[in-house]
Amino acid sequence: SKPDLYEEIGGSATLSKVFGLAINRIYNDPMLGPHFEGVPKSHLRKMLTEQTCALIGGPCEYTGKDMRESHQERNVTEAEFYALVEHVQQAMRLIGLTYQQENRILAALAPLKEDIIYQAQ
Ligand code: HEM
Repeated sequence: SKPDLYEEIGGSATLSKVFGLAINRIYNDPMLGPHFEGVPKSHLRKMLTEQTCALIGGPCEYTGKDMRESHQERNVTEAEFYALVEHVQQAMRLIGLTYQQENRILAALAPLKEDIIYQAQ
């Protein structure tokens, strides 16, 4: 049978490495960094790791807030969304995931977009 993506990439240990790297890039990005003022890196890293684990079929429970709830008053733009995704993609590449693994993970995150860039207006 088709190997499970979660197992194939090395599980949560690999995801935690990916997000550890991505978080630094995100917080240092002049467009994205200011949004995260006051948000502990360790918290966001853990939440992203759990969420991605759950989305790709891993044995994790996402314990964080709903995406619409946590982003709705922040006026996140589509450009910001793609900039963040780009940092995650670069981190996956640096960690050594294959192009195919990268794309499968990004495809799992893509449906979150509508809730993240949602703006009450
Ligand atoms: C693929 C794109 C994204 C994903 C998967 C994602 C995921 C998450 C997750 C899992 C949390 C944790 C929720 C919690 O604390 O319980 C979070 C929080 C947060 N996100 Fe995102 N996010 C994305 C894009 C963005 C973008 C583009 C911005 C702004 C530029 C942003 C700003 C924030 C902020 C400020 C928080 C902290 C919310 C709080 O502490 O209440 N996110 N995000």
